[in-house]
Amino acid sequence: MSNANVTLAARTKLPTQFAEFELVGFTDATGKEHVALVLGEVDDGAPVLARVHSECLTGDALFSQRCDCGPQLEAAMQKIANEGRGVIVYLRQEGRGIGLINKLRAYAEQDKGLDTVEANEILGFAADAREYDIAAAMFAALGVREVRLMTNNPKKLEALSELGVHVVERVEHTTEGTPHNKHYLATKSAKFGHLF
Ligand SMILES: Nc1nc2c(ncn2[C@@H]2O[C@H](COP(=O)(O)OP(=O)(O)OP(=O)(O)O)[C@@H](O)[C@H]2O)c(=O)[nH]1
Ligand SMILES: [Zn+2]
Repeated sequence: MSNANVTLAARTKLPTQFAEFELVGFTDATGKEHVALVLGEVDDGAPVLARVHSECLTGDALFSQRCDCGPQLEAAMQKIANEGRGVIVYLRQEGRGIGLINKLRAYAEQDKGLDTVEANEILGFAADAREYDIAAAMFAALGVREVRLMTNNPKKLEALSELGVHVVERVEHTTEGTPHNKHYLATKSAKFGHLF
């Protein structure tokens, strides 16, 4: 079960091209700030279409084509808008948990020919240093009990289930590749077991 502590610190509107979400701000025990985008009634017990998205400044905000994060975030917002109900938990664990500058260092290693996993490892990091206890605590704070999770990552499904998030369905969440992220996506599938 999840034992992370989060504080629901602020709620406001987030009008977007997809829908007008409610943006809910959280702080965790270390002082890190996270947000959830919420649409519709999500605390009524019925399974909620959900995405657990880890921060990627380069992909989410700077239009990077090295990864699929930006298009995945957009697609999640669109799918939730289409249903009129859902939650995106946006976790501030940049670079699969190693931080922005270390991710840029890992990109520099990839520029020399390493893949995304080898690059992390040569810098002394785990291939994926993410934790999902904050996500589980945010779902609980929002009253979300069962989710239909938009992901291709089996480890994410497993981690959330172990933390007590009841995943009743995996919703496939692929995006169109670019010439720049082909190798990255192939590595995800080969080394992390992503279900494309
Ligand atoms: N260290 C490192 N992190 C990366 C790299 N490319 C993307 N990321 C980070 O990976 C995370 C992407 O996570 P998610 O969007 O949850 O994707 P995922 O775990 O592959 O799973 P799904 O998208 O749910 O299928 C973000 O934190 C990115 O910053 C990379 O080459 N190296
Ligand atoms: Zn990314």
